[in-house]
Amino acid sequence: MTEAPSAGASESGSADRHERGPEPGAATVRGDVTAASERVDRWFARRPAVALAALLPIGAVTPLFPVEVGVATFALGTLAVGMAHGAVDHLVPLRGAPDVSLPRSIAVVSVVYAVLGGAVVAAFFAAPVAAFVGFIALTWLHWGQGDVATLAVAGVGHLPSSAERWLALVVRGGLPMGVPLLAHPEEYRLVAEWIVGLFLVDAGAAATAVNPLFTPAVRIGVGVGMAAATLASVGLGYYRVGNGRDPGGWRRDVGELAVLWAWFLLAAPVFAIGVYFALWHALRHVGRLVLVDPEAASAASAGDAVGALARFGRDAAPLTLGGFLAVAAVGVSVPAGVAAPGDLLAVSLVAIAAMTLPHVVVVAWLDRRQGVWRPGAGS
Ligand SMILES: CC1=C(/C=C/C(C)=C/C=C/C(C)=C/C=C/C=C(C)/C=C/C=C(C)/C=C/C2=C(C)CCCC2(C)C)C(C)(C)CCC1
Ligand SMILES: [Fe+2]
Repeated sequence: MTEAPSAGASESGSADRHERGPEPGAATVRGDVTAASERVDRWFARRPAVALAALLPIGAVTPLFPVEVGVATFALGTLAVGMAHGAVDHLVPLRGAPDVSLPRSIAVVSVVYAVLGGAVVAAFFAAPVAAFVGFIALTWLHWGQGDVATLAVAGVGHLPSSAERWLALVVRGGLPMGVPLLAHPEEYRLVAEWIVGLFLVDAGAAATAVNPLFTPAVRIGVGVGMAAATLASVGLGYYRVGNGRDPGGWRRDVGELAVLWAWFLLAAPVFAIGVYFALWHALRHVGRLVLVDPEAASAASAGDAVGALARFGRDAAPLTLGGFLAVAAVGVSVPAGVAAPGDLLAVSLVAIAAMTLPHVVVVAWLDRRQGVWRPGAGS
């Protein structure tokens, strides 16, 4: 098996064991699975979280820099790991289920990408402000979904019901999407105008169109909602610990929440989200993909991080390029054209939005196979 037992194992192991997980219940690999899960959690989640905490002083001065510093950081993070984290989606059904062949896995995921990705781009042409809001909501969901999966795979004990996991999702996804709106509305607004301005070419049209999103009522509502949801999630976890659940997972959750709150309150939004996307969300997902790939997982269980990453990189390389071609395709099709670094960020975000919807579907399928949202299936 290649999944953490705590997240609920997916069945695997019929035909090609080099491409799929080995047979379930194979006692000889159980220790390796635990070793792989622990190492992957350390390399791809816990150490990067410590690194983000160490970067806080740098994040705190970024509001003094021009937004282009953030744009360059976002581009670098997307190039280094952000794009690659979705570029193995076509192998996820193959590795997550026993009865899916390689051609079927690729065909199904490609169709999902074409249909849903195309629909997202069409939505930006038809109703750019609504599509932008939809993208923020989708990212909220997806980044929350990613963090809950990491906690579930790590086997934390303080989120034993699906309701508590959903609350954790709201909090984790809301930190990158909601807190910058509260703390740095001007830069948030700038990015919104850049994105909407790709589709509304009249001067001033984008600024007017996004106005309703930045009223004090919306910002205060998001801020109060996020604070309340965080307190509720932390409080419920504390209650669970009081009732005998493992305190280690709760302490980790609280520590990560504190780092993320501080990061998004202090750092300039584009920089903050660029670093978070690469160092936090994408790396955690890469770790998860390592665990469902038997070769990468066995490298991980042997302590070979480079080997595990090399295997992932080999799988991800071709469609990482495909992802950048999707960015280029959006770039040539937008009415306003691409003239400045801000336009480049906006085009990348629209292309990323188009890839995010199908990516969420693939990840939700993996969540289901691994029992991430099933009460009691986890810890
Ligand atoms: C498989 C496949 C493929 C590939 C894929 C890929 C490559 C994917 C990727 C994916 C991805 C790569 C995803 C991502 C995600 C991300 C996200 C989700 C993000 C978001 C962000 C945001 C939303 C932000 C915003 C902002 C800023 C930046 C600042 C401030 C303000 C705001 C908040 C607005 C292809 C198509 C070739 C083909 C078919 C199959
Ligand atoms: Fe993702």
